[in-house]
Amino acid sequence: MQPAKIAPRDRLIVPLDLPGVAEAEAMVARLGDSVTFYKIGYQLAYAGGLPLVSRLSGAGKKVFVDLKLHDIGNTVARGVESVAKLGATFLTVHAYPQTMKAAVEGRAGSSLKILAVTVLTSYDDGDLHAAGYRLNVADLVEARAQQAQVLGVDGLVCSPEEAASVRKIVGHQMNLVTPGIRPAGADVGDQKRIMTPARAIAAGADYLVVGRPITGAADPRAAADAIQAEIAQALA
Ligand SMILES: O=c1ccn([C@@H]2O[C@H](COP(=O)(O)O)[C@@H](O)[C@H]2O)c(=O)[nH]1
Repeated sequence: MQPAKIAPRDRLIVPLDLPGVAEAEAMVARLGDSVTFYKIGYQLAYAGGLPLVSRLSGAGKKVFVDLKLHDIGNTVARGVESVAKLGATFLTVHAYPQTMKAAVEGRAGSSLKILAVTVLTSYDDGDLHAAGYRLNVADLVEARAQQAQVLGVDGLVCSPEEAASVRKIVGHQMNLVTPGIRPAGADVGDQKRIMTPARAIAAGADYLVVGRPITGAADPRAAADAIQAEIAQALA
């Protein structure tokens, strides 16, 4: 089954990784109608940013709450129930079976979609081995994608490097959301598994998360517009 078509403009998700609500609101104002989808993660959520979820969704934007939950099942399920009341579109949990099962239970009856984070895009094989894993990145991402699908998770966070192989496993039933996006020549920062926007779309990503190349740019709106144009061209 093919998924509902996503408009090119709605495929860009901009993380509001900023120190406070005032800075986040100023960034949203600067980006204007160029950006329709925002992400709220640790930095803003722990600085009083969660009320922005309902404010942004009330203003017609979509919001991805990137809290990467991981705890005992009951705590995850109850936490997801609370997030579901905020009006977010996506919420992340780590891709551990107990956690994913509990998150799917917690979002029942709501419109919230659960995304399972397979392997962080700042990790390479060496980082996984240092953390005690025997599998390499590609194999762990694939194993977790299969588990997530069986457990009824709505989508996956992976790097664009794995998008094509994950798409083969999960088909078009699950949303593939890819951070680790860098326009040609952009500073890579702490990301290790990266692609350009055009290549990520060609690899099968549904949504691209692009933060610092936009929010750290001298002209964030121009940076977002350039990425939107690259996405649209890759889909044409
Ligand atoms: O594997 C992951 C999961 C989440 N992220 C988040 O995406 C953005 C990326 O920001 P950039 O500035 O474009 O690097 C950030 O909020 C991360 O927390 C990720 O990078 N990788």
